[in-house]
Amino acid sequence: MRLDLSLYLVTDPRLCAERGLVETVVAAVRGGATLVQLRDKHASDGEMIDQARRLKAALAGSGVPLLINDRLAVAVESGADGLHMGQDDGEVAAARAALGEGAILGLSVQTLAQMARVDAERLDYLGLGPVFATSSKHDHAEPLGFEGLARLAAASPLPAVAIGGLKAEHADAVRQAGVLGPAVISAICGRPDPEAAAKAFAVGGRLD
Ligand SMILES: Cc1ncc(COP(=O)(O)OP(=O)(O)O)c(N)n1
Ligand SMILES: Cc1nc(C(=O)O)sc1CCOP(=O)(O)O
Ligand SMILES: [Mg+2]
Repeated sequence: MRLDLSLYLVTDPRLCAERGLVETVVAAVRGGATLVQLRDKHASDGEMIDQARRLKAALAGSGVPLLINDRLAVAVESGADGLHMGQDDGEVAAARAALGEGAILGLSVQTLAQMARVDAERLDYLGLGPVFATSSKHDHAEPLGFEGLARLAAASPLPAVAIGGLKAEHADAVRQAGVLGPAVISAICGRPDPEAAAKAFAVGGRLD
């Protein structure tokens, strides 16, 4: 499936709870989200496989791929379009071997030292962050700010997104820093109208 990093929605079950996961994601895609990651730190593998299958069905025909956070076995078993891995989420080579060449595989990078070790042959994109401190990830690294983000993006051998504390008004600045788009949890999932919230990112923070 085609990888478009313009606006990457990462889900949070707690923030989606009221509206429901599927409805939140479908609304965000209507608003312009181009890629979706199922991220749930508390669900069992079985629950996550079930969520992933429901999301895949809801996204059918949209052209928007569904990736799984952290869990290779869930990505394989659910028929998702790929996996997002962090620095401590296993071996990139093993994930690529299990998922196959057609899957989308992303990796988080927080430092230039990590960037120097990126396996560009086996990965498709990088997630650079956090740009700002965020309560959506309690164990996040030291915030990069826009300057740190620009330094990482300039060193990246792969297309990248920025993540961490991003709001619609930051969309232009992160793109100017050298990534293809923002990756967002709370500023879309946590909003009463996820469609309008996603639209605001697509137009660089302006709702017009
Ligand atoms: C697009 C994107 N970028 C970075 C991350 C963070 O991944 P990781 O460092 O493994 O942290 P967790 O998300 O697993 O807490 C991401 N999920 N997505
Ligand atoms: C999932 C995640 N990864 C990060 C990283 O720095 O790698 S920051 C983060 C949370 C992003 O959520 P919000 O958009 O609500 O700030
Ligand atoms: Mg992870």
